[in-house]
Amino acid sequence: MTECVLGVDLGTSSVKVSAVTRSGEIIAQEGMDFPLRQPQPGYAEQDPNDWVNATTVAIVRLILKDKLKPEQIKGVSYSGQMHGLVLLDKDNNILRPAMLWNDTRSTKQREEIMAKMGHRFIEITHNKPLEGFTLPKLLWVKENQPDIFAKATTMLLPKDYLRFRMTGKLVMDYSDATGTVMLDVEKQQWSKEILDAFDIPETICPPLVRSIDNTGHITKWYSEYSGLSTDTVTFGGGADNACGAVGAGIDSPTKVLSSIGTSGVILKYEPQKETNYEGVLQYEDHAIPDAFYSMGVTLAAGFSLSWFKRTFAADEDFTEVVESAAESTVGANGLLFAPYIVGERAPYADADIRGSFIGIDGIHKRHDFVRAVLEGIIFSFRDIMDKYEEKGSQFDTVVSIGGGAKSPLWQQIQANIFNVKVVSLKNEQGPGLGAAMLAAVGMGWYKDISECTKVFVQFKDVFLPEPENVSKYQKLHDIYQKIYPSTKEITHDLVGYRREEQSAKSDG
Ligand SMILES: Nc1ncnc2c1ncn2[C@@H]1O[C@H](COP(=O)(O)OP(=O)(O)O)[C@@H](O)[C@H]1O
Ligand SMILES: O=C(CO)[C@@H](O)[C@H](O)COP(=O)(O)O
Repeated sequence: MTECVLGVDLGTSSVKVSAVTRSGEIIAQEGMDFPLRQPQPGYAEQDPNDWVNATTVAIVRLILKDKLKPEQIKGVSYSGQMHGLVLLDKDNNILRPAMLWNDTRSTKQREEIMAKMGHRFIEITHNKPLEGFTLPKLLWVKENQPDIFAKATTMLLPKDYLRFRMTGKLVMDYSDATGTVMLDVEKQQWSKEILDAFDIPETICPPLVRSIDNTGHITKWYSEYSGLSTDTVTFGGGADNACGAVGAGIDSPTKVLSSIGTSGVILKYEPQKETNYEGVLQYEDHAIPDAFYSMGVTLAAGFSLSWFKRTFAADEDFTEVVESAAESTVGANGLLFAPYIVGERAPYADADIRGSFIGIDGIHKRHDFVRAVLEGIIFSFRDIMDKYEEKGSQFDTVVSIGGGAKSPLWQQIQANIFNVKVVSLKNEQGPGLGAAMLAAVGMGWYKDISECTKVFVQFKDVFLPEPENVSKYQKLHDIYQKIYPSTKEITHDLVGYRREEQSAKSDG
């Protein structure tokens, strides 16, 4: 009987559970989608019970359909969508739907935090208090739903709620805790100064654990519910981008991670906690003990493509729609797309910017629009790369992960826009594999993550920059960069118009 661990990748569109052996082979994989609710402009919510149910369905399928034996599954660890606020009452019941990382309703609270703490906030957290992060969401609840805030005794992040339902333990790992912007990065503890400034009881913050720490056995109840054994041990796990970086072998500052999930991420390994990008880029604790990473986030990367597909090609095969972009040209026959369809985080922290197609011409066909979407997302990544290059970073390899890494065409577009070699992974499950690696190290199967990386992480395809297309994309990126300043005022006005319409409707 081959021993394995489960890597649970709790994303925004779905959960994927991978069973991985000691030698890093994925022997089975199951997953399930769950819905995202956007009841008002800027809102993005999910029901935490959906995460638990979908994960359980995936585990049950691993046991019944893929014939994994419960006693074969030695450990479980988690990769979780970051920043989402889950509030529990004194009996650990959920108090309201989770407010997700792409929920941007808390602009007022973000401004209040900066007005009260100014640069000191960035000194403590190495981040700005952007809408996507957990603290502004918590303050939104405090101001707008005071009854709920008064009842809240525990704040968790998505994967930590899932762990709670599997083990009964209320804990959070450091890599996800930095994403709350309530952690003092240099002291590595909850910041009393921030909590006191906003009258947040310290007791709401759960105990902190490392990503490879044991976080308890599966409870009897969850064992009966899922079929897992109570002998199975869980481990801390990490933020999905930290786990993605582990699963993609991002272990030196010259390799950069490009992740196209619902969000998009350009991520760099940082060996020192003292580095501070002044909040222009995010700075987070890594899932690798005592290491860090920085990143810039495009809020709607895969989400822009999924939106396009859902809206204009609902009944067609996803891969065929994506690959139809090959019928267009570099620069989509003169059509550009800016992926700001739910606002943006990096390099423009602007909750009210919205997306655009620019240059629509009577000659354009649908495949030009698909191509423009693929290219526009990577131009947004290029903007983040520019921020790193301004600071002197030089990259020799981009490792491509996430749902977007299914498309070779999109990876070639990345190589040409970044002008850097792009590699894909043999095991495409970056965050899920990273979570499994944390469990493998936690189990003691490997001395540390570096030893585990040598066995688990293998690259597959290589996409080299094509000089002629690189120079075309440089010209196009110069044009793309004019879109944000040129459309800011117009799209802000349109968001304002929608808000007025919505409030008139709810008043009437
Ligand atoms: N065949 C495909 N080719 C390219 N991109 C795809 C394909 N299928 C799905 N995607 C993209 O992958 C994204 C989901 O990636 P995933 O890493 O699973 O996200 P998450 O972890 O946020 O749930 C979707 O938003 C979609 O745009
Ligand atoms: O907000 C961030 C990172 O700061 C997002 O990257 C979330 O962590 C969601 O990730 P995906 O569902 O797109 O993987």
